[in-house]
Amino acid sequence: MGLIRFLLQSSWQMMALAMLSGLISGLSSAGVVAMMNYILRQWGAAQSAGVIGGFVGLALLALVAGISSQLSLIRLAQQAIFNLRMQLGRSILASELAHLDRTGSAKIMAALTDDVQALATAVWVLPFICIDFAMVLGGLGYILWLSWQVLLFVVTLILLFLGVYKKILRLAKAELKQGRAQQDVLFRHFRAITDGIKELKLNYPRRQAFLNEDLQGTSAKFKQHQTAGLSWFVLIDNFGKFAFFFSFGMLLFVLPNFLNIERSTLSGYLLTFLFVSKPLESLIARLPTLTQASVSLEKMESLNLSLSDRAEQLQPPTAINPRWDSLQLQHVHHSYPGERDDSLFTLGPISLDFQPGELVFIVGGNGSGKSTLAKILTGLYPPENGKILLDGEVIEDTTRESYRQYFTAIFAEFFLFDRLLGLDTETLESRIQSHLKELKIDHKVSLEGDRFSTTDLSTGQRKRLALLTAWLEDRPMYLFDEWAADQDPTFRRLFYTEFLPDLRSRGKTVFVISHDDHYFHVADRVIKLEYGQLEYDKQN
Ligand SMILES: Nc1ncnc2c1ncn2[C@@H]1O[C@H](COP(=O)(O)OP(=O)(O)OP(=O)(O)O)[C@@H](O)[C@H]1O
Repeated sequence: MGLIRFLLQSSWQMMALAMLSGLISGLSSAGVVAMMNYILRQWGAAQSAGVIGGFVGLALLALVAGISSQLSLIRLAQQAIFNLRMQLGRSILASELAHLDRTGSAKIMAALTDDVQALATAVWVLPFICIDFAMVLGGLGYILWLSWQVLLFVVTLILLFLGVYKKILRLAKAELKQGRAQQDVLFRHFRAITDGIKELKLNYPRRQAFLNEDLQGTSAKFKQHQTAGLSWFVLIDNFGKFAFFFSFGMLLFVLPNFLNIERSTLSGYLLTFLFVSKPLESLIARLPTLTQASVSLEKMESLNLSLSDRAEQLQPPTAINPRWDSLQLQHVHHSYPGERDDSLFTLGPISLDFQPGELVFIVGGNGSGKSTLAKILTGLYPPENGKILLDGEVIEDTTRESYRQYFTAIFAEFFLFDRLLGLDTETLESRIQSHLKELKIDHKVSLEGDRFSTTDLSTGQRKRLALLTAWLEDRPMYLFDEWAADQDPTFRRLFYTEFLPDLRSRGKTVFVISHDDHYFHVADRVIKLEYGQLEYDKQN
């Protein structure tokens, strides 16, 4: 049902068209069987032009309606998957950063890859399921036309078996759900493999422990639940075959005792029953795919719900004011919930005022809260208490997107896009060339259209490329989180003594998180944090 709802959200009109043509196809297929039965019983009728025409017409109608239904469903299903990918992407980007940090990238990656794939597989088989379903309906319709008592008999049998199926299906789904829960953990391990490959290769005991405990443990649990779940489906499949033989037996041996049925009529029922048996069998065979998809859909819906619950109420940004006058943090505060009470970290309350053209260093020991303050300052974490004011205006949920446009930032854990997104590269081309030279990476990287020729660079070089992008963005405020940590001494000196003063001389406000106490003297002002509190705020 969830799958149908999922498709209906995409386009109910297309769904209605697919259902209608599927039904026509199923009914006309059943009509073909009815004609075959009629011809077998009234052999002379086979020569009549009307009967031949009817037979050919119904067969063609089944063909055309079947194709139309399947094509509509394929388009509908692919559109629904497209919508889902876009919606997930949007929900993730719209969700609060702190919430995403808590959710963890493994969970999000599992949804974006495995769950979307499970749904894509299910929506691919959906057209076939619909046709099968329509053929079963058509067959039952024909039985009704032959005799309502026989239909009642057949429907009672089907409901009886469905009751048993539902129970087994519930057991199978519970196992698949537990298997899916392991998938999130598996994704964490896969990240450890790709991101931690050097550490794993270098240290044999660590690698063995990772393989034998983490990866093997989770994979074994996943295997156990999948095997149990799929085994229930084997039972359903074989029970289905038994159900057919049972029903045939009932038709042959029991029904004639209650109803006065001629042999030729009975053969008609059997022919129809045989006709519906194939689509029913393939419906049963597709149950694992559908159940897997329904588990994935539930998982994605709960992720989506949690993402949209914590979605930011952002409005499209308005134009920024490059001549801003004052930026104030008033009693801002942020805390990370710890697993134990004593592991909770709290930043603030902190109050600070900034003016345009200031070069501000934020310093302090590891874990003192510098990066957390940077996320609050740039509007990535809304302060849990306190407020931020720009030119006297409090930054609210609705104005936070506009506020963020004042900043360009290179965080310690930064991501380098291989394309200059959102920039007009044609007008910037000569500036880009001279910056590449200035940053001494022109021999490694060039710009091809709006794309860098490569981003496979050393960490220091990648940071230089990120700096180039920041320069091009030309925002009023810059934030660098330990940018110089990976630079050689020459570039470190250039950064502190030339690049930063140059930005200040262009009226930019620059926040620099740094451990380089050799260069603290270049700052106008040094702010020191310790244990999440402001230790001092000194003018140089
Ligand atoms: N996503 C998170 N979830 C929970 N706790 C976090 C998270 N990020 C940071 N912390 C905790 O918050 C505290 C401050 O971290 P922060 O990264 O702000 O420090 P920092 O001063 O930038 O440190 P460093 O100099 O090592 O980069 C640390 O104790 C850290 O454990």
